[in-house]
Amino acid sequence: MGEASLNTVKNPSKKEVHPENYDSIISIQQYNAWYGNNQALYNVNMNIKKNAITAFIGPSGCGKTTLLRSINRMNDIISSFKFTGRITMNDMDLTSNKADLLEIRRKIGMVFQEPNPFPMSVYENMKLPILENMKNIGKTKIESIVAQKLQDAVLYDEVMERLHKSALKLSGGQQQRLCIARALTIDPDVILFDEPCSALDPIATFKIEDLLMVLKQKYTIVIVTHNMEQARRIADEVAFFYKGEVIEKGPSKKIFTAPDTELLEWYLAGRF
Ligand SMILES: Nc1ncnc2c1ncn2[C@@H]1O[C@H](COP(=O)(O)OP(=O)(O)OP(=O)(O)O)[C@@H](O)[C@H]1O
Repeated sequence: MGEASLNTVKNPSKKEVHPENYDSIISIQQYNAWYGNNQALYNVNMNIKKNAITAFIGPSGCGKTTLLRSINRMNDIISSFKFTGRITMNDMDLTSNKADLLEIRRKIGMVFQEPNPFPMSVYENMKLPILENMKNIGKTKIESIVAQKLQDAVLYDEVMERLHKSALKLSGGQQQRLCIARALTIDPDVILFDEPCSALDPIATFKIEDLLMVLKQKYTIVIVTHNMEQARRIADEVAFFYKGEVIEKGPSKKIFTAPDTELLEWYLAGRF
């Protein structure tokens, strides 16, 4: 089905999406977002399950990244951005005017589409956030955290001989795992991933996917992906976005095998 025929669907059979009753860490309530006059999200209600991988899927421009970046208030840097509604993490109101943005970014890490290590050594890349986060920390402790987090990101064995060489000399996949290791140094509760594999080859992609499956035991993971196979492989929960609305959200198996709406069926069939 092409875009033209989709546009003829005036009232897609859309099911109400309500927060589910499970052990959630993040709750999104009646969330709307705008860039200037352009509304990017409409009345989003969703819970994010703790120690699970939640994937945001949907066509380009439907609001996935906007919602992801709303969780850690990254959109605040865009002057035209405004929102209504509420997002909480446990008891912390992430959308409050009084919210401590540094504290939010400490509890909610982020990994971006393009690997973005700092132009310095692997070790310095790791040391910098550790020093920002912990005052008066000694060299031995820093070294032990660096080694531990590089191991957690399944990178240590590959970089232990070149810790003091430029991070920019690593492969794309290694750079992305370094960015993940860097995010782990601050011991976040949640890590947001914005299409983390889109710049990587299949082997590097599989390594990141394997890593995310391990990391979810300790962290909550939210990932934006255009790769349906990736969502199928790793996601526990999937939210399907269309034109700024969350049309369906549920367990991955249900979303991929028994969608409630024609819209999701069409999307999964690659019809738009
Ligand atoms: N910085 C911005 N300034 C103005 N409008 C923006 C900005 N970022 C996003 N938008 C608009 O908000 C809407 C939602 O964009 P968003 O990036 O959240 O969608 P997306 O589903 O993540 O898209 P993609 O899959 O292509 O990354 C789009 O209409 C987009 O043009």
